[in-house]
Parts: sequence; structure tokens; C-alpha cells
Amino acid sequence: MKMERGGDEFVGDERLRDRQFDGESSILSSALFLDHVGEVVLSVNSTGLSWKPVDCPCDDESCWHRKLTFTSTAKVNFSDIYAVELTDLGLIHQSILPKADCCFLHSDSEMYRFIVHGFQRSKTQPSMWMLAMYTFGHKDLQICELFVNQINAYLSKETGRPKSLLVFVHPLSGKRNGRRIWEGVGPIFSRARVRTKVIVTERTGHAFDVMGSMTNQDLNSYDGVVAVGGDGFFNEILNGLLLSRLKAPYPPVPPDFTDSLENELGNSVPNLNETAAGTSYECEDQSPLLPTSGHNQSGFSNFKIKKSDCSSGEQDSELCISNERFRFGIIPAGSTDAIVICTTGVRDPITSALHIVLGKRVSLDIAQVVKWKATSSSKNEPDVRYTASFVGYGFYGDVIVESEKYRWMGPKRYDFAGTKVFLRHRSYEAEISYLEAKREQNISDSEKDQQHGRAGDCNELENYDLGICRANCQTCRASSGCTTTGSRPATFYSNPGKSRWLRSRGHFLSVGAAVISCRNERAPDGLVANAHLSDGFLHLVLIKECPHALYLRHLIELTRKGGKPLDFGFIEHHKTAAFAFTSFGKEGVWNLDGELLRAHKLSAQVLRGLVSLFATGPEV
Ligand SMILES: Nc1ncnc2c1ncn2[C@@H]1O[C@H](COP(=O)(O)OP(=O)(O)OP(=O)(O)O)[C@@H](O)[C@H]1O
Repeated sequence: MKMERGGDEFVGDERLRDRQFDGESSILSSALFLDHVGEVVLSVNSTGLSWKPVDCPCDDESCWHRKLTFTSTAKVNFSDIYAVELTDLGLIHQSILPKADCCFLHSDSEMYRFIVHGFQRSKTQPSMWMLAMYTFGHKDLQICELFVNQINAYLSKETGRPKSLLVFVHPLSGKRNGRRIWEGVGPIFSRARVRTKVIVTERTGHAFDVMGSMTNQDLNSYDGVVAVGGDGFFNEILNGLLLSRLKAPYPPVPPDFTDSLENELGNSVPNLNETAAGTSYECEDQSPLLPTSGHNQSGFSNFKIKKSDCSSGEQDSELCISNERFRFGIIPAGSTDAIVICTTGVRDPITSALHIVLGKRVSLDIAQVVKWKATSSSKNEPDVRYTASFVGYGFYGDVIVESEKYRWMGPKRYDFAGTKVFLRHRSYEAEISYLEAKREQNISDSEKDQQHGRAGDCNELENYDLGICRANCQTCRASSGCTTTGSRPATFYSNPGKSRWLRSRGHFLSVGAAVISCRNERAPDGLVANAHLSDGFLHLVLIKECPHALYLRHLIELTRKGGKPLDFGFIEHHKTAAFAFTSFGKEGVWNLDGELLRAHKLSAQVLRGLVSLFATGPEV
């Protein structure tokens, strides 16, 4: 049989040849059969695999093999390979190319096989990663084993890939198919030999309780935690980890905000403006993610920094918790999945699973939100939460209240509730104070100029990429003081004294603070198209009372790709590191990732690059 020729041809010293591809000498090279293609010479070098068709022996100018197959070498880098596995004796299929008598392409044959597992980017949507499998066969089992061992040896040198993960699966998330989604991607983890401890949640708060009760030593045995669910579920896990461990200073607030709390609480309210300034920091080693922390006499929380881990000069404001190893992962199964869309570019469980097993890494800002008083008449009791995506008051809270009545509708309940709340058109009186971003930080003016085709005064801003956040985003790198290794010390806003407090008071249909752009399938560019994953800013979006029709136009703009939902006179958009909120009169509710929070007085700040995610940022 012709196909056997390739298997028999390379014997003894000839069997494994040293060849050159792309100028780099290969370590291992041999003729094998590639499933559905034909006979190829496969080579391994330090960067990856490459293969080329064996030369066709015929002189026939019309030979399909010569014409169609391969003038070029196919290549897969190790960074794009997540597993290789030896399989049983089995069929290698004939070429899918037209038959040609002169070449060895026209019959299936049984041989030993191994499969290289990698991925390919979708041609139409580069952020979408699709599984790719290359099955090679050879008559000699030893040849297959040699390749598998060599490829495995290189894969083990790939840095940053997780070996052990804690996985929470929310079975009722989104369309109630969290479990099925996990079963769909589970084999990717087992092929990549990532150990997974899987917990299928049984109730709200289950994942929070598990995360909160685990010791740091337990957490240290994992390289990260994966949520199979929606944004709310991820934030529950995030809070389970942070609330019991991170004692961050409360957000800075304007003096009158503190005064009004102090009047009611006496000395028990810390002077928030002094919290961070002048404190010293150190890190605790056992924590997988977080620094040790402690309260000073006035009740503030002090971060501690391990100086050797931090590269930026401004150590007094740095919190060194950006652990390179420990990361979060999200496999989308929810109703919105905005965090996944903003961090991978698509809402696709396979893409997310690949980002995780390949050990991708991106830093994420986290907002710390403190509810001080539930209602104007209730007691002051600071209650801290963390969010990776969005907090909203007014319209956003009312939609959640309304949608809870229609849970049985599944994700469609948000549309139904949204319409009802929109028709109601309720506004709430409130005062919002926010820290002015410094000129060189506040690039929104310049962003607006760009949008409108004006040059803008960009002198101070030339290092910033003013576009949208994407993989290897220059804005996030520049503003985080990223080191050459890509590590980013997490920081909190430490010096409010240097910035002015600005304020806005009025009747608002909604008050929202976005940590990220919040892109989703309904709002393809998100609420704030140019928000970044880790630039250290919140985007405050204040929508003032306005005619119904104008509000509808804002909502329609939100659903349009390339729309300008914030370009309306009744909308204020401020980039800020922190804000404080007080309601007057009729009180609305806050929506924190789908969870309701009653807060008459609330403050929030961004913690820059606090956590890392298994993701690259969108490839757009
Ligand atoms: N087994 C469970 N049964 C009921 N509720 C659960 C369970 N596990 C988790 N939850 C709760 O469900 C909430 C919502 O989950 P999740 O975010 O996955 O779904 P979603 O609201 O459909 O999606 P999205 O947040 O993307 O809109 C979580 O905050 C969590 O507290």
C-alpha cells in the first residue's frame, strides 16, 4: 500500500532528521501522516511545531498534490497548544483533497496516533477562539511517543498555566444551563491536565460562604477560582474572597459627607481623608492574593506592602496584591456576562476555557462600595461590597426590583421589567460628589475631541491610547506603572487632598458607576465604550430628569454599535477615582451586580488592578 511508504522510509538514523523551518533548527523531525491531509514532515523546535508536505515524487504539472497542497509550512506555537495526547491504534483518514494517483492521499490506514490540541482564531471575529486538533499517525509507536514526550517537555516550560483550580458552577444561571456549559468545557481542562475541584452551588450565597470560610492555605493550593455563571455569580465569589480578607481604607469622601456621618455617630466615624496618607505598608506571605491588613487607631484599614514585589517608586500608595499566580476565571453562563465580554471580547465558554488553561492574564480594577446608611432615618452601619462591573441607582435598581417578580421568565425578564420601569419614568433627588481627575488623568475631553474629529490638547496625553480597551492595552499599562514583566501593583486612591471635590445635585433618572465598559449583547459598545479594565477610574454616568422621548433616544443609542449614548445634554459623564452619594426625599435602590442595596448614603472608590483574571482583553 502506497501510504506505508512514508512509514517505512525513515528507518534507523534516517528516522528522525534534523531540518530547518523558518531558519530555526528543529529538535525532532520525521515523516508522519496528518489526518485528512496526507504525508507530512513534522518538526519540533523550541517555539512550536511545524509541518510541510513530503515532496511529491511525480513530475506531472497537473498533479493536485503539487498544485493545491502546500507550498507553505504550517506552524503552531507552543503558546497556542494546551495539550498533546497519545491515542490508540486507529485510522488516519485519506486526504480531503481530490484524489491523485501519483500521491499517497487516497486511502485510510490504521496506525499509532497522537493529537495536538490547540486553537484557531475565528477569521471573522478574532476574539473568538475555536478548538483545533491535529492528529498525526505513524506505524511506529515509538516515533509517536517521542513526539508526545518532546511536546510535553516544552509545554511544561510554558509559564503561568494553572495546574489546579477551584470551580464553582451555578446550575441555574442564565438559561439554567450552567452545569451543561461546564460539562461542555470540562474536557479542555482534563486534556490540559488541570486538576479541578468542582462545587455545584445549591443556593444563593453558597459560593460566598465557601470562599469566605476557606483558609489562605487552602486557597494557596489552587492557582485560581473559576466561576461558571453570570456577573452576579462572579461578584459573589469575588466578595467571598475579599470581604473576609481585604481591609481596605474606606473610600475618600468630601468633608461635609464625613461631618454629617460624624454628627450622628460621634467619634466612631474615621476621618476618611486621612486614611491612606502617610501610612506604611507591608505584605503577608501566606495569602495567595491579598496583603495582610490592620486597622489603625482611628479605625482605618492599612494595606501592607511587600516592597520587594513592587516596582513602582510610589510605594506609599501601593498595595501589592497583584499576585502573578492566583487568578479568577469566568466561563459565561449568565444572562448578561458583561465581564466576560469585556475581558475576552466574546461570550463564548470555549474561548474562556482556553484563556484559562493557556494561563492568560489581565489586571482588573475593582470598585469598593460602602453603604453608610440604608435610609435617612436608619443607623449608620458601614457595609462594604466589591464589584468588578457596575453599580447603579434609580432606573437600574428599579429594573432589578421589578424583574425579581418575573424570575420565571428567565433572561427575558430584564426586557419586560425594563419596559415597565421606563414607562414609569421615575426620578430621584440626590447629590453626588466626585473627585476631579487630574488633567493628565482625565482623558475624556480628549476622547471627546477625537470622537468629534478635533485635534484636542493632547500634549500631556500623548502616552495614552485613547481608544477602547483591548489586549495589551497601552492605557492600562501606562496608568498602572506596569513593569517589564507585566506585573502591576494594585493601588487605591491615596491622596484625595490633592484633588478637588466636584458635585452635582438634582433629580436623576439614574446614577451609575461603571468599572468597565459593560459591553453586552444588548449594548454592543457598553454604557461607556472607552472604559478600561485597569486604568484606575470609575465612569460616573448621571442621567438627569429629561423628557421621556429623550431618555428613549439614550436607550436606543445604547443598543447601537457605534452609538453615542452619553452625548446628550441631560447626561453627565465623569471619570473619577471616587464618589460619594446622598439621596433626598423619595429613596430609590442600588443595583450591585443584580443584588439590591438600599443606601441613602454611599461612597465608592476604585482599587486599581486589584485582581487578575485568566483573560487577555478583547482582540479587537
Ligand atoms: N444554586 C443556586 N440557586 C439559586 N441561586 C443561586 C445559586 N447559585 C448562585 N445563585 C445566585 O444567583 C445569582 C445570579 O447568578 P448569575 O449571575 O450566574 O445569573 P444571572 O443573573 O442570570 O446572570 P448575569 O449576572 O450575567 O445577568 C448569584 O448572585 C448567586 O447569588
